[in-house]
Amino acid sequence: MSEQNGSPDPFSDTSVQSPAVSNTTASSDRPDRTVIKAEDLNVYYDDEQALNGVDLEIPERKVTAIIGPSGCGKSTFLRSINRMNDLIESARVEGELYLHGKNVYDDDVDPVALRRQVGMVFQKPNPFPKSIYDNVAYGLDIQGKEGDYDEMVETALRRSALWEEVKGQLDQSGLDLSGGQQQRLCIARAIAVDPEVILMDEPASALDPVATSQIEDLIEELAEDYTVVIVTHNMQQAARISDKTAVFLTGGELVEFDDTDKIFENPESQRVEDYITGKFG
Ligand SMILES: Nc1ncnc2c1ncn2[C@@H]1O[C@H](COP(=O)(O)OP(=O)(O)OP(=O)(O)O)[C@@H](O)[C@H]1O
Repeated sequence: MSEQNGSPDPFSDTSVQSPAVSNTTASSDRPDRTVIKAEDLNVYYDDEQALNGVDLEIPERKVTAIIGPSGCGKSTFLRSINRMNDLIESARVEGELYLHGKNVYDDDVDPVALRRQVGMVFQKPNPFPKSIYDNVAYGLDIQGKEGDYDEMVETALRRSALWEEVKGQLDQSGLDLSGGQQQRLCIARAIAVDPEVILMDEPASALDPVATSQIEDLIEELAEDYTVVIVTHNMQQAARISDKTAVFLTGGELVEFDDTDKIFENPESQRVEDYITGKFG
């Protein structure tokens, strides 16, 4: 892992454009400004290599989809961003993963603080066995956040498109909600602590088509305020909701990264075309 002290800001190159746009600009119209940058990122589980020399720049306040066949390292990459791989004993990370030019693997980075800035939503909705209100307020409490909790809880539930459905039952258990509502509650919990990036690992794969469609609409809305990185097995979903798509293939290699339309309509790589058109994977 390289020392960042004294080295040039890796985001100061001319490809990074000014963020001087309003918050209400549609995510697809906004110029790219890099938030996350992986440089020669390698991840191993004991001797097995799960990511192989990944270089990738993820733009601010857009939806970036990570697609590829099973076992190609999608989840491993996602977990590298907020150091969830630290929790896996056999995992070892080499290379750099920058968040706003700061290597998150530097010794002075607190992984708990990092995970507040980079929240995560998992495949299976996992609300706490607490009330709807407490599920959202929990993170605020842990952080010792001051202010009007009722207002902050309402804001998070509104932003996760759940408020209208639950406003009369905030003291009921989060576990009594439907699967899709539980997932939106988990999204509300993640955004309550005001993250900058939201990582989503197949957030709709356990949901029915109606709940999936609601989550997809929500993800597109979230990109107005947050940088969203989503792992999905569902290529149609990636095509529908993402601005950028990264295609990982077997061996943990990032084969192509580009605008989603380009990846799905005219990819550079034959291997990506074969994958997209269902020839393998
Ligand atoms: N906790 C772990 N311990 C050991 N090996 C792991 C662990 N997690 C993942 N791996 C291995 O690393 C490789 C990449 O796994 P990863 O889960 O990142 O892939 P993926 O593309 O997300 O797969 P899927 O689409 O099936 O979820 C696989 O070979 C997997 O077996």
